[in-house]
Amino acid sequence: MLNTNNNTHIQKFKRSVLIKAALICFFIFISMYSFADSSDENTLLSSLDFSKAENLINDVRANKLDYLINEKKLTKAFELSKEQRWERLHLEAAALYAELLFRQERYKRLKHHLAFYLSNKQLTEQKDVHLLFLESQLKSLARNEDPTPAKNLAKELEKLIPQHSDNEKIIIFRALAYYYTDTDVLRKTLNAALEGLELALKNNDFAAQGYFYRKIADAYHLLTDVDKDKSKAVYYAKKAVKAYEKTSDGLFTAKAYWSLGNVLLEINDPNNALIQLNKALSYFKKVNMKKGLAFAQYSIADIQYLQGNYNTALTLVNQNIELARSAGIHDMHLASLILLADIYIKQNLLDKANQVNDEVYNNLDKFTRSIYKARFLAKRYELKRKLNYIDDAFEAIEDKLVYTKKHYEATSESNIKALQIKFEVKEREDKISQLEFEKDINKLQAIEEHQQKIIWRLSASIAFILVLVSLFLFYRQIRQRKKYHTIALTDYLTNSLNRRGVMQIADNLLANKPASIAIVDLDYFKNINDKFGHDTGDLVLIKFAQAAKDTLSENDTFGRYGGEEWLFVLNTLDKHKINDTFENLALTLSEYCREIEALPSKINITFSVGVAISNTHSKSLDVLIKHADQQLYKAKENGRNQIAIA
Ligand SMILES: Nc1nc2c(ncn2[C@@H]2O[C@H](COP(=O)(O)OP(=O)(O)OP(=O)(O)O)[C@@H](O)[C@H]2O)c(=O)[nH]1
Repeated sequence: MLNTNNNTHIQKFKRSVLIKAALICFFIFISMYSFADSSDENTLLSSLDFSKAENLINDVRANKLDYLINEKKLTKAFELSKEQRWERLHLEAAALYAELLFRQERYKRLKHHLAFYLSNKQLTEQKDVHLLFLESQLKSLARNEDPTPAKNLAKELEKLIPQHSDNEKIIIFRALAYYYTDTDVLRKTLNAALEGLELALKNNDFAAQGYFYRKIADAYHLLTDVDKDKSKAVYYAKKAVKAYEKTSDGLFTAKAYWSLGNVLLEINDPNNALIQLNKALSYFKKVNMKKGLAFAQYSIADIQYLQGNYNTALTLVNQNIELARSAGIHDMHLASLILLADIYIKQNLLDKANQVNDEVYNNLDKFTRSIYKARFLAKRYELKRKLNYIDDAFEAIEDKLVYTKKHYEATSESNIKALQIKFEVKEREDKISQLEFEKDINKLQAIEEHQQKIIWRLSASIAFILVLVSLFLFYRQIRQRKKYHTIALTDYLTNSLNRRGVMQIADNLLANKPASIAIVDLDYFKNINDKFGHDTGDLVLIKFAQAAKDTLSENDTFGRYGGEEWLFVLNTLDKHKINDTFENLALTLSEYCREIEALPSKINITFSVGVAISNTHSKSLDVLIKHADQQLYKAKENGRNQIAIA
């Protein structure tokens, strides 16, 4: 027994040592990891110079970078610009830092920050930055118990509107839309948001468009219970999501999805609502926004409740109660408690529901909006009636009437005025649709112009290619024509001019100046063919052409007139020169023919020549040829191997 006990103790000890070792390893790993992470961040931050800081600030301001995700970098830029006394940049960084503090809900810090910078005299020189500070100031003052300072600042900002540029006006309308939503003056929210939206659309400012679309959606969502207005809320909430998706503002994109999810929930489209709320949830997680998580999770729990999944809804809502309580989000804490009570009612746990309901009732003052109080009191009335607590039920219904009245007072000063404002709102909405329509038209026009440009460029390229191809074909045709022309005028065997070629040149020459025409005929050529074969005869003809090419001067020309007959056009009228030319040719021919192996060396190839000189007879080629032919006949008659000149 004792032994068994000892063993158990040893085992327990071993296990605890193992667990401790594992824990130590885990902590070492975690601290190494976070150290590596922060050292990375530090190197990055320490390398921030003026232009990097400026770029960072511009990007955050243009919503190309998220405030919360880039919290450390933005803080560093704010501190560094102060240290380095980059005054203009520092004021801008300080304005963005104020927004960061607001998003982080560090309200106390924000209050001091604003008090310090709003007293800076240089701030008024940077109008837009000054307005950013005033926007933060209004949001900060709206949280005060005393409503007067915020009210005064809102009035002041309203007065400032006309003297500012469009971009600056957007900041003012953004601030006013926030303030009026926060103070439940929803019609004014609608007005400010519509005015702001008009400018944001003009300026292609997507973040501002998203902001105003969402404010309009929220206003329609809360303003009335009319279904038509709810469908408008859906319409604007969808637009808000689309606009924010074009920015990198994670927090506001999350909020836009959350708004859309909620309004879909209200028009009884829980499936789509769930899709949007899950998107909101993932964005809230991305920027690590607890409050947002609580809001999104609440709505998801609400959907589970509506779909009858009470156990899932119960788990989610209990988690949310804790989350909202620890983050100090009163509205959400109370809303989650109300949902918890609703679930208990469905599960027939009426006592539990009653308990939770009383807890909410005791904290009624923590609700920010009268409409929330009124809606809760309606539920309380129902529950108390069910439980037969008549006094509580009547008290609840009386209170509900008070808060409903308050809500309507806050949202509509008088019915007539409300109608009038609705008309104004409608008019402005039409203007915005017109603006959006014009934008679409412009976009289409731009696309069409772009397409037209492409078509033009394409046509020009095709035309250019066609011109190139045509030029190439034209050039090729000319070359081919030249080639065919040359072929047509060339003797295929000897590669000298043929009859037509040489006659053409002779004609042209004689048209300009006098010349001598000679007909040359190889002697006893038939014998060569007969004795040594046709191929040898061909070779003799080739050698003759070569000899003629090498002997004649540049100005003389010759061609094969037919068979073994040649026509010579000599650019001289001098008989001696003509004689010399043919004597030289005879010598060269003998020499070249010696190269023909099939021809015995004793065989001497000779020719006879008949010449007609143009100035003594006629200028006509035909006549000259006729005379030359006659002279050739004479030369042959006289024994061959000689020249006869007319
Ligand atoms: N090998 C060869 N023979 C050719 C060609 N054209 C014509 N002949 C020959 O040339 C010979 C010409 O013979 P003839 O007109 O009798 O004249 P010849 O034999 O030269 O005698 P004479 O002119 O009287 O000196 C013929 O046998 C033709 O066949 C050719 O392209 N190649």
